Amino acid sequence: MEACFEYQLTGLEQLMVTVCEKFFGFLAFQENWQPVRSIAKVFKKEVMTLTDLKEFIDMELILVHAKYMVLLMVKMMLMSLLTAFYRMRNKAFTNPEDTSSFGKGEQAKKYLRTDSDVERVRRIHLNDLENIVPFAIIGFFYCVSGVPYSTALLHYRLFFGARVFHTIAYFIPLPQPCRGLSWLVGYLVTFSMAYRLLTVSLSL
Ligand SMILES: N[C@@H](CCC(=O)N[C@@H](CS)C(=O)NCC(=O)O)C(=O)O
Repeated sequence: MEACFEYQLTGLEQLMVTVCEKFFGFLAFQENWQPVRSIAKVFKKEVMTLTDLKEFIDMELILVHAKYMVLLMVKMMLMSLLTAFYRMRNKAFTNPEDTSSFGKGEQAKKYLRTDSDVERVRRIHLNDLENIVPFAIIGFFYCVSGVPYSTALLHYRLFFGARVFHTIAYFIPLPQPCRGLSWLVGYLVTFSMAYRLLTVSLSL
């Protein structure tokens, strides 16, 4: 007997699908909204329909963006683990309750201190937050802005490489300007996407 597989959506996925359908459906009929007017211009149409919008949006590119975003988010989350590791290894804590297992009173107080390894990893984490979050948000709008697949892929790959290199350069640490340059590459990639969105896609 031939097996028949049917993909079963979880409740959360179903909710997301419904929200997306409602959202894009909503956008499709807001023909006065500037981004939809811009997309309509590309299609040389007066009014955008939901079908037009689906044609315009490259689903494969959304998945590519999701892949790089998830990889970078996981990389960023690993910084928390690394911070915890260095806190335990170097016995450097910021909250009194964290030191209670090392003794009481004055004995525990000496573990309430800053440590250079912990601080370095915390700075990497903070720098990730400053750069990866804007990339994730701007990158999403970029991939649904009708940009060519290869151009978007180049942006995502460059940003990913730059951020991984930034972490390595900061962690080891490599001599400057290694870290500075890798940060600049990532920053320029996000800026390039923002620039296109503001000037070409949204016609601001
Ligand atoms: N918040 C950053 C803004 C500028 C930036 O991100 N610079 C890069 C290249 S020098 C960097 O790695 N900064 C070190 C850091 O954020 O800890 C800073 O304070 O330095």
